[in-house]
Amino acid sequence: MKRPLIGLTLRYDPRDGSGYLSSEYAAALEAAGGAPVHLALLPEEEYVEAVVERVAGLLLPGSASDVDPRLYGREPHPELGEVHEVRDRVERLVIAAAERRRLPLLAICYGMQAWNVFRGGTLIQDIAAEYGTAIAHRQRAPRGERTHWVDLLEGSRVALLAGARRLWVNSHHHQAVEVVGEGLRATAWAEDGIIEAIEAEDEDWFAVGVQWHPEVRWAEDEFSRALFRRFVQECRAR
Ligand SMILES: N[C@@H](CCC(=O)NCCCC(=O)O)C(=O)O
Repeated sequence: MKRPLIGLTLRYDPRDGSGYLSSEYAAALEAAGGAPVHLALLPEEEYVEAVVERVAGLLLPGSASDVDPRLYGREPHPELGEVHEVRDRVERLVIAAAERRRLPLLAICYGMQAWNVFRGGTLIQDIAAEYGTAIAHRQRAPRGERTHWVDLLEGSRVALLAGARRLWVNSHHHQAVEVVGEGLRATAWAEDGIIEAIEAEDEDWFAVGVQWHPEVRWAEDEFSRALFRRFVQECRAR
């Protein structure tokens, strides 16, 4: 069966300007039948269009950086983390190109936040400072461990994939979706009310964002495997 090409954006290393990404993302896509290809960190519209024209879907991965709050009309909060302008610019070009084509989209952590901001939504710049909660959304437990529950909206794409109303997930973020962007809906929440997943309201377009990291130890987790399989199926159907 032909493998669909699926584009992934890269994280930015400010020490030398390089792009990098955990191989877990590509491994999860490949195991699900996809052919992952990484986009260079080049915020050039002509380049991004040339690549997005040739792929069947896009995965927007996590980042060690925060989305520039000026992109959603806010001044930087004292607890804001690093902003990597080049990553923000590439992500917005990729999202725009994907949306014009209604390509299947899977947005993870930073990727979900960038997508929400692209759609006119806002972020909580620092959960601990601005929101206050007993849940450690930036978990101290090892990266691969899961540390809190998320409740899933009945009938949502994540709920249908989970075949359940809640999931036990890992958590590596200090920001979160605040106001959901236009044409998107929240589909999962932590017990403290923090939004943990979003999806496009358009029922005919597979576009999903999750705040946790399904690529981490994906082989051990049935929901993660189901999510990547379904995403790849949507890409193959393009
Ligand atoms: N600004 C965001 C970044 C969330 C994110 O993508 N975290 C991934 C870091 C963990 C890793 O992949 O190493 C936030 O902190 O909310």
